[in-house]
Amino acid sequence: MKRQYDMLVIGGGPGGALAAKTVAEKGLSVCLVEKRPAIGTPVRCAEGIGKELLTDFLPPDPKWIATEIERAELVAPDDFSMLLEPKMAGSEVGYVLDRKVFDRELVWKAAEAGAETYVKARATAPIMKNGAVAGAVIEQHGQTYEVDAKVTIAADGIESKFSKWAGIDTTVPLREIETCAQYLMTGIDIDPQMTSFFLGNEVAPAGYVWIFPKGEGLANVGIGIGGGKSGAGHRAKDFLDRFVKRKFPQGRIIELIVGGVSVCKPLSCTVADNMLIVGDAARLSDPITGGGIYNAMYTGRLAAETAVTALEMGDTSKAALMPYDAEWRVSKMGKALERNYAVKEVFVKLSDEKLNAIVHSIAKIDLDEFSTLTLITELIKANPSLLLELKHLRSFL
Ligand SMILES: Cc1cc2nc3c(=O)[nH]c(=O)nc-3n(C[C@H](O)[C@H](O)[C@H](O)COP(=O)(O)OP(=O)(O)OC[C@H]3O[C@@H](n4cnc5c(N)ncnc54)[C@H](O)[C@@H]3O)c2cc1C
Repeated sequence: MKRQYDMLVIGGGPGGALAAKTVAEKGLSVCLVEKRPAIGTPVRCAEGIGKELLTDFLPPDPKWIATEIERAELVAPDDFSMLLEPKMAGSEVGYVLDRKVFDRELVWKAAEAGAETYVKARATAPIMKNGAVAGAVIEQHGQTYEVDAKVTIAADGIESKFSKWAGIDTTVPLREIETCAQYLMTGIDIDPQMTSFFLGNEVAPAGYVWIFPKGEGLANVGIGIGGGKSGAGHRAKDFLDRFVKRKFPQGRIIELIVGGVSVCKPLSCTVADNMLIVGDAARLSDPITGGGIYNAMYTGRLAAETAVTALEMGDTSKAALMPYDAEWRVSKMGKALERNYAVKEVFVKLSDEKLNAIVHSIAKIDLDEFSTLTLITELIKANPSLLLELKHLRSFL
């Protein structure tokens, strides 16, 4: 059986959902395939997002907002805690989502706009014609069928294989994959309106521990650590267990997730003939925070808009799709990714003494002035010796 569409979207995460919705709203035929049996589960996310980032896409809805966050705290290795109040915390003040509901809502909106959606439907290979992607082979319920599409969007997340099968190098260097573990914990003593970030090489080498509240006494407590030592005692879950034992000895664990986040540079090119790559599949998660929900939604929508224009012009070659690649790179998101990659490269090498100095010095900043730029300036002030390493950052300052 052969099916034909204007567009095929591989992956039903935020990137794929926004792509499918955007194309369907333009009246074109679109098919979204998701390999999991249910959209949004299992959740592999701490579920945090800045408020103003979301409003770009859909109005806030209590059914997918677990908690509204009003403040954040940054805890240094020496346990000194600095509070980021709303007016200084900028986009970090936001929501902790219920992604099981949120992801479903996004795909539902795509379906409502006219997209055909298939779950437990896995893309197993691209269909290649004259060296260009022309659709995919899909496996569903033990059956295999071909889907022909004029354009394909690879939105298959961190585990993305589709672009590689189509000939694009998507390898993430091992040292640039943060390994993550997260518990959903209940019965813990937390401020339900505050997110917390714990730094330190004993706590989370080349990463951080997060506490993202989801209600009274309920929170995602997770960790991401950089590629380095491995083996017993050094896995992300081992560090998390030590943190939880110290911080929440009475807490109950009701869910465990593990996953990876890429903290590398984005793919050098995110388009090919008849194909665009979005979100985590394009390695667009933030190298400092690991956040990628917004980036996936933004690039999913932008890729779809570019593809629609190309379809209308009757030319879906790599050259015709390049405006997508060019536009996200010069966007606020693209510039932040470039700057934050450079900062991350310095951050992962900092000793606990330097991390302490930085957190203490940031705490003294005039609250109204807080921004990523002031953070970087303080980082340099606290570590004059880093000035040389950071000299390539001057263009961002
Ligand atoms: C532990 C952890 C915590 C995180 N916390 C945050 C956070 O607090 N805030 C934030 O913004 N980001 C966070 N992230 C990152 C965030 O989850 C991702 O950036 C975001 O989900 C990317 O969206 P996406 O649509 O690109 O990919 P995904 O959401 O991963 O969706 C990709 C989909 O493609 C499907 N798929 C894969 N291969 C195929 C195939 N061959 N055929 C069909 N379907 C396929 C997958 O099943 C998946 O559903 C976190 C990540 C982790 C691991």
